[in-house]
Amino acid sequence: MRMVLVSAVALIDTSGRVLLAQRPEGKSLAGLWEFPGGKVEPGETPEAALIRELHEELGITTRQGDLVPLTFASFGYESFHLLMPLFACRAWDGTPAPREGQRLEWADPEALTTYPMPPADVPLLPPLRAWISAAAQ
Ligand SMILES: Nc1nc2c([nH]c(=O)n2[C@@H]2O[C@H](COP(=O)(O)OP(=O)(O)OP(=O)(O)O)[C@@H](O)[C@H]2O)c(=O)[nH]1
Repeated sequence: MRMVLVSAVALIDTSGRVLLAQRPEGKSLAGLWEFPGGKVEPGETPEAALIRELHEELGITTRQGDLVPLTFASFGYESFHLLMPLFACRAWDGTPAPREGQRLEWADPEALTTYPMPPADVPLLPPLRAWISAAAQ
């Protein structure tokens, strides 16, 4: 089974909301809501891949020191196995804007489960919600 390494992030605003992006028509899993990020290129670290993807997809600048390892997904899709570290990030420069035709939404942590997501993402929600509520204490 081919292993695909994807780096993803929960961008968390000052109200504790999380940025979700909707996969555009024509892509695999179109219409589902996911965490911003993308495939790690050969020779790239997960952090560097994320910083690059966030600039390309959302036009924001993030720093490695602001990326906190949170949890990971390990999921067997039909044609590959996804290994996806999920970082949390609460500080960036710029305002996230859809640069690739995707819809963006800031979701309340309690509402995250109401967004249709790829199956790999579903187990990420409880640790994410716990992290956000602990960070708010
Ligand atoms: N960025 C991101 N990708 C995810 C998430 N959950 C999940 O299963 N994935 C999968 O991880 C891969 C990310 O690939 P990508 O975003 O860099 O590339 P892509 O849109 O061209 O994917 P594609 O080649 O499957 O169409 C996709 O297969 C996507 O379905 C998530 O929360 N965020």
